[in-house]
Amino acid sequence: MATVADIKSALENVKYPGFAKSIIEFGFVKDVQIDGSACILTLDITSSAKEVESKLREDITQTLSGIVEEVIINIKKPEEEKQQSNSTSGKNIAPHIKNFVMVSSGKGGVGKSTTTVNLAVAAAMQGKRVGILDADIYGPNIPRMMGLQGREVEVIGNKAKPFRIHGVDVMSMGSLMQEGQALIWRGAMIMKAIEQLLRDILWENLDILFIDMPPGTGDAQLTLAQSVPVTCGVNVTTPQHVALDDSRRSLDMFEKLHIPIGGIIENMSGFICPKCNEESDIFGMGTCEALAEQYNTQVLGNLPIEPAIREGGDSGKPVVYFQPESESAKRYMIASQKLIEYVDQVSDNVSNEEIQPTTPPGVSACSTAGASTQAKSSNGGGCGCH
Ligand SMILES: Nc1ncnc2c1ncn2[C@@H]1O[C@H](COP(=O)(O)OP(=O)(O)OP(=O)(O)O)[C@@H](O)[C@H]1O
Repeated sequence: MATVADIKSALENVKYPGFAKSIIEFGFVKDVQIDGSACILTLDITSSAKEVESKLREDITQTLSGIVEEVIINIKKPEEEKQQSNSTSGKNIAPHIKNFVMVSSGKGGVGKSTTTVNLAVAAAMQGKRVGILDADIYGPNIPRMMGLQGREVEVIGNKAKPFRIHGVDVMSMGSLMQEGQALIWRGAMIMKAIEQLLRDILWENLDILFIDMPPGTGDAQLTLAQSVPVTCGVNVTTPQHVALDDSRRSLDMFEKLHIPIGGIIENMSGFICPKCNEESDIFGMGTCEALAEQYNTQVLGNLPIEPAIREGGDSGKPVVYFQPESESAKRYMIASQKLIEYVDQVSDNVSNEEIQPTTPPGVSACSTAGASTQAKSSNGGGCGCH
């Protein structure tokens, strides 16, 4: 008569579909019981795909056929990903996430990551199920700002589990790359990385995923917008007039990509003295109002330069969560409320259909491969960029 040890040893030969490791090595076999001539197995797997379940049932039954007369297999698996997003047209590689907010800036260093973190944590504090995706492949700062530095990513099957901290699910390119590792990102690599961050991370059914983009307007923004219907974009800028020119480029990009504009955050708008709490104007304040009007959007908030914001970023303790009584925390909270209201308004009508690539599969939108010489000479480029 077979023992539990015999069954487990036989199951060492059952590979998890698509992998070299067995279901025992993965730790998916949770319970083995012998009841007379029958064996009752309980498995807990990470895939909701029907094909994975049926392949496992087939392989296990075959493997144990010479050892026991009957095999009863109970398989626990995650619920199938439900379509949460309201978009019905275009492409969506993460349909279980209801809304996507793209946080962008025209140039680096204006406080885009700081804004992403505090808006996201504020939204979670208001009862939303929130995630942060740090897609700033050139300078992923979110792990430091959320206190995740040095933490190992947990891999389940072939997917990575987001960290859960300060009420938010977080995954960053920085946690997936080795510290100090520098990559030269080229177009195709960027596209793949962005897609994988959406597809191969075990995101829960979120209300809002905040995405911290690399500064500027480039391949990452286009890929994201083509991969999921972005509910709205948030532009972060400082109030100096020179910064506003960069900001315009970022707002133009939202328009070109048919992304509704959720609003502008005017960051480093004035300085709040930590000693006397008085607010003074340094770079100019309120210059974003005209810009917002021009793009038919709103200023979500004016965030002062406040040492507590920087300290919160450096120590992994976002100001909105750890110093809720501070002036900045209150302004982030209001900005987040305004953003949630906007998201709720536009959520039903978002589509990325109009920005899907028109080039044949395998030909990048800016590659002339596949275009005839004649087309190139008459058109400039074969892909429509002249
Ligand atoms: N309102 C503020 N008051 C004080 N410090 C701030 C404020 N906003 C941002 N900072 C600080 O400025 C620095 C740059 O901010 P952050 O990393 O958020 O900018 P970024 O636009 O995301 O930069 P990058 O382009 O490098 O990703 C950080 O040290 C941050 O703590």
